[in-house]
Amino acid sequence: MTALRVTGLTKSFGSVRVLDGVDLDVPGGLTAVLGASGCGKTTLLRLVAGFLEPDAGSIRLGDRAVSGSGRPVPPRRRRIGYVPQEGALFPHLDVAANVAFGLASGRRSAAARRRVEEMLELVELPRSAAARQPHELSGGQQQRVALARALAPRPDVVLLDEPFSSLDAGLREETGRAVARALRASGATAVLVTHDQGEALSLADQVAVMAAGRLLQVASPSEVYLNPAGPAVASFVGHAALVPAAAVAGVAASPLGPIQVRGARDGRVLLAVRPEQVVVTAEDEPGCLRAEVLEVSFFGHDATVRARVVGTDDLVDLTARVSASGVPEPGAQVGVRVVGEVLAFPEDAR
Ligand SMILES: Nc1ncnc2c1ncn2[C@@H]1O[C@H](COP(=O)(O)OP(=O)(O)OP(=O)(O)O)[C@@H](O)[C@H]1O
Repeated sequence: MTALRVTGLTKSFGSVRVLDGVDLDVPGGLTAVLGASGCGKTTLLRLVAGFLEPDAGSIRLGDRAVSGSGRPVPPRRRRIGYVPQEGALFPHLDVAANVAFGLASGRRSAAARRRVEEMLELVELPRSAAARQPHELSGGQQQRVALARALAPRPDVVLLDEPFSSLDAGLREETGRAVARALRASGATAVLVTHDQGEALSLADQVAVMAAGRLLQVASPSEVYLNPAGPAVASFVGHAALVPAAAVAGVAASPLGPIQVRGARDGRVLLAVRPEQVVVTAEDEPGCLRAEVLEVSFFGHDATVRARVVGTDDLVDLTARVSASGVPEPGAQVGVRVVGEVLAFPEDAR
């Protein structure tokens, strides 16, 4: 049975439609809702939690309709755990009391103490953390405690709203992996809202890509990356330069020259060129297009180079992923070449 099913969910604030007919099936496991700031992700979570009521559409949790047919089920009876962005812990309670907060058995019972121990182990915190105050923990540890508290009453579904956004890069990755392990071990179904594509692709079983209140694609991380539903998904997830072209029998005539394409019928298309398909070479290498380096982002393990192709009527900027050694300087003249088959979408696709 589907753990969470959202159908035709629509919500406006005043005259602004924030969610516009969202359909989402969460079979179990971890689903990431990935989208830019303001696209409606938090509103979707708040509707599922029951903090807001939809204007139209319905929400089912397992075999129960909780919104959209008859009287809505109040949040406390939805069997949902909620992990907000930060500052979620009660500052005046120690970790044990925070984790035990939602337990029916009362915070001080032997059953509650056992459950707190189990939960701390699940989120990979030492038993000694139980007696600490929240301010004595790092940001990552605090988010693990927030998850332990959400999981303690054995919810069917856990909702996590950008739970790692306040953490720095290293801690963010480590905490994300620990949280995903704990969620899997608990068996709870989870919906994680994030604007971070790396987080969504690396942690989730299913990724729902959202833009302007709609879901553009719901699929596995590899499917979303390798077979994006349209140019918007291709350029948002993993980045892609969109280049207009005309395709005939698997080859597109484009400002970059003839390009092998996949996925397009003959006609006007948009090519989605991934950074790993762009090779940067010396300016005078035969068969290359000449380009000027606009911007370089150095990441240590590798770098990305944004370069503008020169000598074409259309303005074409390509981004290349290059190894960390021998990164060109901004302003340098280089050669660029597109390798492999490039994704192509009909020109009017979204
Ligand atoms: N209670 C509210 N009243 C009016 N407008 C709201 C309310 N809640 C959200 N909005 C608006 O709805 C839009 C979507 O907000 P939402 O918080 O769902 O987006 P989001 O994708 O979670 O963004 P972020 O990642 O920045 O939190 C925004 O334009 C926001 O200003």
